[in-house]
Amino acid sequence: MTRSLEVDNVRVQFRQNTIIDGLSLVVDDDEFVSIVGTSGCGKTTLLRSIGGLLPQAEIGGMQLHGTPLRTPEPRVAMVFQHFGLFPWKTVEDNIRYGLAVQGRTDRHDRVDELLEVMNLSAARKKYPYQLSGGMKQRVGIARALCLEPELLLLDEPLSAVDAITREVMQKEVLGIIERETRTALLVTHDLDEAIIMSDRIVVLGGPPAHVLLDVRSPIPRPRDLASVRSDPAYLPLRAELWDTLQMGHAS
Ligand SMILES: Nc1ncnc2c1ncn2[C@@H]1O[C@H](COP(=O)(O)OP(=O)(O)OP(=O)(O)O)[C@@H](O)[C@H]1O
Repeated sequence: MTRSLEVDNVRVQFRQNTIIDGLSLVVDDDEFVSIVGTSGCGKTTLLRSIGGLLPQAEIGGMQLHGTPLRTPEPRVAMVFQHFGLFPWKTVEDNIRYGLAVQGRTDRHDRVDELLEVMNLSAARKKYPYQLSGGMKQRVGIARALCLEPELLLLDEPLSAVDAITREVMQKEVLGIIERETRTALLVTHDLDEAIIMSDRIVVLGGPPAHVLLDVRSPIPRPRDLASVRSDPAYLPLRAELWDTLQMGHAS
């Protein structure tokens, strides 16, 4: 396996508060890794620092495919919990936005391809206020994928949608990531989501954020809720994650 992301001894401090203190993590190419942990332990801060969004923080070594990662770069795309769509732009213009910023006007076919893949073609001229939560999320993910990033960072991207849409979206996101062979890092509060989506699950305790457990999923791809729940490895894995979370909460 080739190493994709290498986080080496990262430290993030806000004034006197140390949120991450010497955290290291390696993610391989095409690996989907979920990060779970109790509220406030520093998950989003970790994702933001990988995405280069914390210039004020003191950050240790971070590399993507062997090249240092310091500022926001097109190699890394982030999908936020609250979509981050521009309300004054149509669906297609929101997806095209990153390309326009980078002056990559040659890749308009990519927008059409993603509209198709994300089942958004009929909504391409609509504005965000005309879309459901699930559709907005698909636009957010399409916008991130449009840049063909080497690493996709997902910060609770499905937390704002209902349970049924969530299940459908989990499948969609996984399918897209598999097709596009992306390396992805997902922050989620939902253990089942972590188990369905991930090849590996990292449980953080903190703050300061530190790794309590780093476990490779024994459940092979393709995974969905039904196949995962009927797998004999599901309950022991879930129990291990839950127990570790409890331990992190108590510490
Ligand atoms: N820009 C900032 N300035 C000061 N403190 C911050 C900043 N960003 C995050 N923090 C603090 O860092 C700590 C970790 O926050 P973070 O959002 O990373 O946690 P989290 O694990 O993602 O939480 P949740 O699961 O609730 O989303 C919190 O105490 C938060 O208040």
